[in-house]
Amino acid sequence: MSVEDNKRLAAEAAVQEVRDGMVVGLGTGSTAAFAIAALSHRCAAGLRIEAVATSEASTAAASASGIIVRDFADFATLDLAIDGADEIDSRLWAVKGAGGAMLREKAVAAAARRFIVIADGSKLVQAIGAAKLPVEVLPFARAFAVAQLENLGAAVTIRPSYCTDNGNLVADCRFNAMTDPPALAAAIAAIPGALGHGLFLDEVDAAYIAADGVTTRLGRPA
Ligand SMILES: O=C[C@H](O)[C@H](O)[C@H](O)COP(=O)(O)O
Repeated sequence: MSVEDNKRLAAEAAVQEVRDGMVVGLGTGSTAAFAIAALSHRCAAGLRIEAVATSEASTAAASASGIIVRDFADFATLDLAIDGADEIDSRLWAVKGAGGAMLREKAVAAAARRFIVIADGSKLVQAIGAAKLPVEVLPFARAFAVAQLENLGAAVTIRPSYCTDNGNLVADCRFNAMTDPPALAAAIAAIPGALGHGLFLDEVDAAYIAADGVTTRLGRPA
């Protein structure tokens, strides 16, 4: 089984949780794309849902595949959201944002009554922290925000020639050791000009992880 097969299996398992009448948050990235495809097949077979998407790319993919996509700005809550991750551990702490969508993704995850991460087995780690941690930065405050992130111990690279869907920069942060993710999340959130980051510590309710063709669910059942 290839990595892509495992991404697809994890996505298909998560999409089984979607029920008629739900409003569903759609993630961003290659694994979320499999969820959009699986959802599209279910919609073609008669499932009636509405979706909101976490990026312009996912909006376009979902709309093109026949899923009704609404504006998240009109929804205070969602029934379910499904998204990929760059790292996830058994505490259901995740790092997201390699695709730069973490700000919208976190708003959608937080609004969802149930947020599911889908991933191939390579994303399951003993403890999060090895992956780069993306931070969305207001261009106006670029140098200040970078300096503040460096003060927190990060080696920071502004993602070259990149602009988020919100018109902002991404500062990719590498930490030698991420010893206290909740403290780090709070410290980054307190930086003026840092608009969002890829640490998801409170949002994930469950994860479907597929490795060698076998899908395992971590976290609480639907
Ligand atoms: O900004 C991107 C998102 O957080 C993605 O969900 C994450 O990077 C995982 O992407 P992929 O499924 O392509 O590995």
